[in-house]
Amino acid sequence: MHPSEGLPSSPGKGSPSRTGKDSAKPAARGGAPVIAARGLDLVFATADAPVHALKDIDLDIFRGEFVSLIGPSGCGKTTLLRVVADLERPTGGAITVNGMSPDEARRQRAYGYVFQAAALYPWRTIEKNVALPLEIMGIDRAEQRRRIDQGLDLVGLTGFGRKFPWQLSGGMQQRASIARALSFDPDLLLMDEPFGALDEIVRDHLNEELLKLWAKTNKTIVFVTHSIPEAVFLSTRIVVMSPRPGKIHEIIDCDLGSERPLDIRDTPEFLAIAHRVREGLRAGHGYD
Ligand SMILES: Nc1ncnc2c1ncn2[C@@H]1O[C@H](COP(=O)(O)OP(=O)(O)OP(=O)(O)O)[C@@H](O)[C@H]1O
Repeated sequence: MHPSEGLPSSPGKGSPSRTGKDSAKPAARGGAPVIAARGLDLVFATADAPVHALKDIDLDIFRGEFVSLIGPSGCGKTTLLRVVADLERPTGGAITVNGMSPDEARRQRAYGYVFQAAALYPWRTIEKNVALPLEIMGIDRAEQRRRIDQGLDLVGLTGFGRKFPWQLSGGMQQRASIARALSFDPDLLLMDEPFGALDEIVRDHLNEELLKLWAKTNKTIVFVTHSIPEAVFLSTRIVVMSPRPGKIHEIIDCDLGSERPLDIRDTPEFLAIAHRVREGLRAGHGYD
């Protein structure tokens, strides 16, 4: 497990919960960016030809935003998230996370990371998995207990702490991995296609739950997805990427407010944004 997977920072650090519909609007952006990338480049040296995974990425993400990265396979979404998390080093440009280098941000446990697969340790119970980052941090038992209970409650897994991962459904396992990522209350949550492997009904449900969690905690979330409806449903902004080399094709504001019932997906506003994202993907892909 990446050392900072899971991590919350100090409790009560967040700003007030998002309540009004307008609070997710782009106008709410402000202050120093949580993530600031300038001219970011990453070329992987491989045995045959170098792979230009990221090219000239300029991106600011502000506190409390929910930003999705969408684009065709191989356009560099995961690589960008991994650069933020200090799992990859850029070969050019600059990036800061909470005003620090990704390396410092990792050491300060500035973010939690949720992987595509739940990546829970099968020999540990759910609560022991959630507690793992806290054990690494040397948090005392009583505080661990408090944070485990809080985390399981946040993701709707109260009562399942003593189960082992294999006793839970895929969706529940993924929720447990989110609880682990939240266990030390990071302001920033990096999520790499966390619901990609789940069936549509479970995915819808977890989308709703994630949105509620985001509204309740005012965290900044960066979310990788292949799904246009998922990106539009969840995000305040959608970063459309294009491949070879991976770059930002377009950034689309998703001004739907923070109260988003699932049936918002049938509204003209939602469909108009989804259409723009699809057009952006098509243009960036160079099919036309
Ligand atoms: N460690 C690596 N070494 C060499 N090439 C790599 C490495 N990691 C990623 N790549 C390449 O970099 C490019 C971007 O990969 P990345 O996984 O970031 O794309 P992605 O948009 O997340 O794709 P997907 O949607 O399929 O997950 C791809 O061409 C990939 O093959």
